Amino acid sequence: MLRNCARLLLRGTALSVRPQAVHSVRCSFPGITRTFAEEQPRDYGFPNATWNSNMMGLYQTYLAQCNGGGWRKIPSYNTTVHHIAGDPLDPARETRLFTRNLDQDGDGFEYCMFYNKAERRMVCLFQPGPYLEGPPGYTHGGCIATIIDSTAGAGAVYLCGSVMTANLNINYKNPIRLGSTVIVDSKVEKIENRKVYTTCHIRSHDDTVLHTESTVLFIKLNV
Ligand SMILES: CCCCC/C=C\C/C=C\C/C=C\C/C=C\CCCC(=O)SCCNC(=O)CCNC(=O)[C@H](O)C(C)(C)COP(=O)(O)OP(=O)(O)OC[C@H]1O[C@@H](n2cnc3c(N)ncnc32)[C@H](O)[C@@H]1OP(=O)(O)O
Repeated sequence: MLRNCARLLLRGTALSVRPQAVHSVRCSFPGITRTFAEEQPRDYGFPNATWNSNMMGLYQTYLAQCNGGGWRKIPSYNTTVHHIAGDPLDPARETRLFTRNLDQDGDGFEYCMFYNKAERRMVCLFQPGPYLEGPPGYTHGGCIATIIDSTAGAGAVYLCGSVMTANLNINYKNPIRLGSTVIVDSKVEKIENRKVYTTCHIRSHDDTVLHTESTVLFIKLNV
């Protein structure tokens, strides 16, 4: 069971890989090697031309706090090729992280994450693109759940190692306009044995609107 979870978890994530990594990268899971298709994988957590001024402003603000301010920028890749011992999946087959699966910048999930270990917080600056539409002009609730899960999940992983999402509860308070910028702010509140309890809020770029409040439970994988 846990071995299967580990396989699921690793498909499409880039947990222990650094931007300068090339070719095969061993990870902490027995029998699993991950290999990048490209020698220099793109870190999607850097600004591109589709980022709006609010997104850029917040990015600069958090980046400035990375110099002695307790924050660090988290790298973000879109794909790895997996070599998993005994796995029937074609080892050469490309997989893509769900949140990085569109080719055109700006169409889907535009985001970058910053981590503060002392505060047990992972913050994601998120600009939903036009292909994430739910209600006309607004972001689909499933996409909102995805970015909450990804942000809180990354926070849990950076603090505790490998985890899987066991429970996700969201109160949707105000819709998120496509093309706007929001701040996804997650925090590990409590750890009890294998259970990692997190909270996550999404607020508008200027902090005036609360879009969602949520709790996410992760279970540590003993692999
Ligand atoms: C989250 C991953 C993040 C990865 C991040 C990677 C890199 C970071 C960098 C950048 C960020 C990039 C990407 C982020 C990517 C993805 C985020 C999305 C993550 C997902 O998309 S992930 C897929 C959806 N997720 C599943 O597909 C899980 C299906 N599920 C299972 O695989 C099992 O169910 C499992 C493993 C959860 C537990 O199974 P198990 O056998 O290991 O453990 P067991 O059942 O014994 O539970 C042990 C103790 O937890 C308690 N417990 C369990 N479940 C509970 C619940 N729901 N409510 C309350 N308590 C619960 C029990 O009551 C017991 O408690 P006690 O010990 O006190 O008795």
